[in-house]
Amino acid sequence: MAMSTIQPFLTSCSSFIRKNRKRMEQLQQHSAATTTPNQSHNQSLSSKTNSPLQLPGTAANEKTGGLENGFANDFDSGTGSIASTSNANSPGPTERSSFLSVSQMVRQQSDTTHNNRRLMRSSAVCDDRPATSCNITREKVDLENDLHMLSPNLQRPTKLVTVVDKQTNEEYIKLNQYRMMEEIGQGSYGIVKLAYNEHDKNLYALKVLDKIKLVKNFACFRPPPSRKNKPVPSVLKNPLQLVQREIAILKKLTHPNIVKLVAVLDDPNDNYLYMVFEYVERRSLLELPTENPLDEETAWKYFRDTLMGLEYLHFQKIVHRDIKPSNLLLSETEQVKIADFGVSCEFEGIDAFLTGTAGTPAFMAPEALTEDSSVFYSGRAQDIWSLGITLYALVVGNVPFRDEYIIALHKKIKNDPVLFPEMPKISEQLKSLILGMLKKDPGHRLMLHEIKQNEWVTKFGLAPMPSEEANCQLVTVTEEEIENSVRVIPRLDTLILVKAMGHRKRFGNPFRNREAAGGSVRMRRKSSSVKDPTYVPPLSTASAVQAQNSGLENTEERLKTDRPDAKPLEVGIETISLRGKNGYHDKPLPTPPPIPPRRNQIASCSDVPP
Ligand SMILES: Nc1ncnc2c1ncn2[C@@H]1O[C@H](COP(=O)(O)OP(=O)(O)OP(=O)(O)O)[C@@H](O)[C@H]1O
Repeated sequence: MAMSTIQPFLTSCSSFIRKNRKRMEQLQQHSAATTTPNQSHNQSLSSKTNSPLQLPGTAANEKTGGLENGFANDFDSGTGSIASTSNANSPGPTERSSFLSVSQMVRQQSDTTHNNRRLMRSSAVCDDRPATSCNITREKVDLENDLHMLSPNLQRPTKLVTVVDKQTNEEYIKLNQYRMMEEIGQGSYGIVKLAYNEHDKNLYALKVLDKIKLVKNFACFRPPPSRKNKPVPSVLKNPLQLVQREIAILKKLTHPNIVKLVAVLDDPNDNYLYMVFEYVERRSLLELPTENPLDEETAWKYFRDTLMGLEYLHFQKIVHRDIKPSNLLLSETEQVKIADFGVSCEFEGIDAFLTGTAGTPAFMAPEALTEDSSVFYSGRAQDIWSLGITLYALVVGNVPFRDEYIIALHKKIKNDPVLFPEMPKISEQLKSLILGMLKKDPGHRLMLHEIKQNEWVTKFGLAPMPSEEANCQLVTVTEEEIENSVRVIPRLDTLILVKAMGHRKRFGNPFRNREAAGGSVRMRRKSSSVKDPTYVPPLSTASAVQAQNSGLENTEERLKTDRPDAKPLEVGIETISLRGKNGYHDKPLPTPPPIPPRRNQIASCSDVPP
């Protein structure tokens, strides 16, 4: 596709987004949005008849990654095997707590025998004093600001679209409103393309998955049939099912530090499935290994973002299982977004009880390195371990345990201590934090809320992390709410006019200069007009005179000649008309009732005047 066509799109899109973010924040200050993150999402399904559709040049790659463990030192690409499960046991009244309180699970998995110590520690960490209300308020404001950084498109529930209309021309392929652009990445199951959404004029990352190849690959590599009485674990799903699980998980998530799944285009008559993600401009945080790791200050910022995203995930009862730098994407505003939920699991109760291995070998926790399906380990603790390896890798430029052979790597992860190189120099506080997250025994490993209070993370209390409440009780806005709150605003002069009317508490045009206009323009209140299709924004005096002279009688004609682009304004307002042959009535206008604020009132970006 010609870059000359795309370039203007890219430029205009990014400047548009930048401009409107600020405006959105201002608009949203007037809106109160209060729904809970766990609410069920609306699904918009279209029901047209489908037509078969092939997508040349977008075939998913044929890698089977994710089905087998891969090379031991392939620490930054591809995921491990997926013979694993999350269990939905042990709900309890003190659910907020930790994986430590799951003493039964920890006991099974622990390679030490200090159970008593663990239990004591467990109760100690339960004494987690709540943040002061003042703190919470400030954190909430910060976080809401963060959330408002998201375009409303990213706050909507994921759209499921079952009809994909493909159009091809010389320059591009279009899937519904998405114009496919260049390839931006390749994963185990498919390619990722940049896509331009003609409706909202934003860029998205479109993951293209070949459904047939996914199933075929699975057929080639699936394990041999069960022998004797040993059943094949029912949790071993084919990649298509895994993608479906990923979609189900992603649909629930709306957080500034989690990459948003905006839509899924899944036409039953189409070989391809398309996942439309928020486009994260700067891609991965860091490619490993690298000679240029991050300085501590940058790592600090990125780590805190990741921590917020992970806390939100765990709060939503999801374990990621593949936290690593290449799954942390960096936005243009330097915000980290957790991506790739291919091996994630949902759980019920306080933690995910996992068996088997999943994720990337070099980032796997020691307790996860067993194929024994009778041994469960904590999903949350595994995520903390991976986060610890990630933090180490960010500041050192490589992972702490490396080996060409997977068995040897496993051995190192289980037995070797974490060592820091001489260079780059790492502060003692950071080393201590990393070591706390990389405790071999999950029972002794730092927990998420402890990490949030760590001195390196909080800069000795100077930069406290937001509370779980502030981070996780985020506002989500339903499709319906956004649709209902969209105002079509034709122009800035209209806004000014309406505002001025509000100030004067009169519907008369405050800018009308009777003398100059020769008294020719009058406002006429239209009873109970909410959506007046004939409304035309006021003309300047000169244009009004001109219009009058041209003999135009009604707004419709004016609309055609003066403002062909004018659209209805969704405000109760009188129409403006010109004096006709019979003149006008100069009645006093009643005071307009105040317009009550609407909950979650947010205009879509594209409707905000530039
Ligand atoms: N939302 C996004 N915005 C920008 N780039 C993205 C986005 N999602 C993915 N990419 C790019 O596409 C690449 C492939 O992503 P994908 O999630 O398919 O696979 P992966 O995570 O790299 O691999 P695997 O699925 O094997 O773990 C990423 O490495 C990233 O560079």
